[in-house]
Amino acid sequence: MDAYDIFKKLTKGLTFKQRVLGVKNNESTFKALPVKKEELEIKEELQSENEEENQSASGGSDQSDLESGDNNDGDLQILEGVTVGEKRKKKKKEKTEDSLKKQELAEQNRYRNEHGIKVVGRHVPPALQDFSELVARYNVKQTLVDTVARCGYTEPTPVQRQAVPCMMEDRQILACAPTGSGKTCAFLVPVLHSLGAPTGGPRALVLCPTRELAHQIYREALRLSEGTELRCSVVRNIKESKVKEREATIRRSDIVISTPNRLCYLLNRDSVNISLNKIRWLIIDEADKLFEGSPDETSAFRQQLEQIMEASASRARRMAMFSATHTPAVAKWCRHNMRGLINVTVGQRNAATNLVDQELLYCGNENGKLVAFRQLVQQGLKPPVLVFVQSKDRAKQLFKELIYDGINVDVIHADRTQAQRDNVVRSFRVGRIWVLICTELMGRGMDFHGVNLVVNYDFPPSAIAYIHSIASVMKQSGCAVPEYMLALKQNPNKRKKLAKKAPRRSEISTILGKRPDNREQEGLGHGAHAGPVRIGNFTRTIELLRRRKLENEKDTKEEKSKENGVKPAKRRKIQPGEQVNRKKNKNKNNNQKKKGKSFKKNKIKTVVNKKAK
Ligand SMILES: Nc1ncnc2c1ncn2[C@@H]1O[C@H](COP(=O)(O)OP(=O)(O)OP(=O)(O)O)[C@@H](O)[C@H]1O
Repeated sequence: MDAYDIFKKLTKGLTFKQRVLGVKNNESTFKALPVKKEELEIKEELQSENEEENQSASGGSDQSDLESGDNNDGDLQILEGVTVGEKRKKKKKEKTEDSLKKQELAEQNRYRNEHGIKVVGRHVPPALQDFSELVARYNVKQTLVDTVARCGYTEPTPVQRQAVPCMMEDRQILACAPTGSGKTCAFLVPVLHSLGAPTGGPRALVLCPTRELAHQIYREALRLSEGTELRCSVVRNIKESKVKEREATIRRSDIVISTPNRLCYLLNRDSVNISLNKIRWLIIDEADKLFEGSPDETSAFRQQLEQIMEASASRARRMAMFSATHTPAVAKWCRHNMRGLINVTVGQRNAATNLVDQELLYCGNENGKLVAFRQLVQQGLKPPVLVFVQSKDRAKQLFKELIYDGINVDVIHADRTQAQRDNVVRSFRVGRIWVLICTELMGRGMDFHGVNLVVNYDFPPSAIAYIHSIASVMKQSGCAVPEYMLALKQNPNKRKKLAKKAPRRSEISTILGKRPDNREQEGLGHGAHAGPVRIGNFTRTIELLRRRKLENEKDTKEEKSKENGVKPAKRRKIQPGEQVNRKKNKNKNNNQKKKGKSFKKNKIKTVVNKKAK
């Protein structure tokens, strides 16, 4: 094939205005019409296709002739400065790179699917296959990788596989992964790597909703930072006398873990001087919990976060949010405040884990729940058992009910002191307490090993927790859910209301007078009977236990008095006809007077009593 043939092939489809010159030095010279860029691209595409056909037909010899184009004489000039040969080579190279990229991407997606990872964002780094890969890929120190292995983490969990490389590449992320999926290590490893050696002053800040969780993260940070010089600290209680001590601790730490409340309390003190302007990583753990509540700017956490962000504002600062559920409020905040965001989701969004057997128990109403729980106890509970309730008041009520059931039960809620809470958590961990009642907030993110049963006594007040979605979510995770539960319909307005605010529930009590009313049905709606329930044996058992307890207390009092040689005070018998002048009666009479009831009526009652005696 000579140059003219090649020229003919390459210019196939081109329109030439005129033949400018006839023959010059035995060569035809043509001037092509100005070609639009798009047309040129289409033509080049066609040309390269032709070339490929040619190559396969001729074994590639012609192609190689053309491509060995160091010699510019062989290249055909169509537009000024652009030669077909060069352009084609570039295009071919790009094409090969593109197809390689596509292949890599497909491979990555397959790998992510295998691990239940979904990503949304631009230029998402490939997922991690192994912790040891970090050394070659990100220059992570071998000591850090060894420490991770010493913690028993032989291979990364799905959230670690994707969140770690993202953070290693300084990308801001919102990672949603089921509870217990190793999110703490997912952010601590990149943070420890990026901080390197201590430079003085905090450079990473971890915010979480509860003190207990802060301590748990702190313990994990201590474990993973072993072998590094980095100092981690948790902001402990901030009594007036401790403020200066806390300030000093923060100032000499590299990684600070705190609840937003405590940190803002310190930041707002005039006497305290804490600088956050060196912060490289601001991590928010259990973000869904922290953002819960009012979606406007007035929510306490949003204001605190704003203050912390202002105090730590710098070009180098990156943020990472970790959460067990995906909530629109968090997603929206991240979209608006985190540039180049990557969303990492592990498993089905807001799905129940399929590693745990789950059961939905229809209890009818509030008292039915207590009955059902006691039935569970009677059948034999295998401790440790965690029970979640909606509020601290309900936690106290349930505790009061269960304490007489002869099981080792305790409770943690915000009204208990830190020492009490720590003590209870410790006792639960070592098995001294079998059943631990806690509010959803208190139990958030707490990592208790070997918990045998988790009872969601009250559904949490979020939309995701609404009965119908719970049923569907559980079904998705492979649990048996009765069809009638899936078929339950709900008024959309009621559903919206429930999503915003927790339902009002009746008191947890076996006292028969305290019965639930219609309003307090928990969205179970149709068919849930609102009337009184038969508590029967349980009430009697509890009453007996109560009486027995009182009698025991009385006996011990008497025994103690005997031991001390003090006679127990005897109640004086009221003589028939004697005027009873108890303060209680006086108040009662006054109340009755106020209510317009006659005093006489009460007198008659006394007479009746006298007669009876
Ligand atoms: N790669 C790993 N291999 C084995 N165990 C791991 C790994 N990463 C973390 N763990 C362990 O898994 C447990 C749960 O981890 P972690 O508390 O970080 O989960 P989480 O996702 O933060 O849970 P939550 O949402 O409840 O806070 C911990 O005991 C931790 O030591």
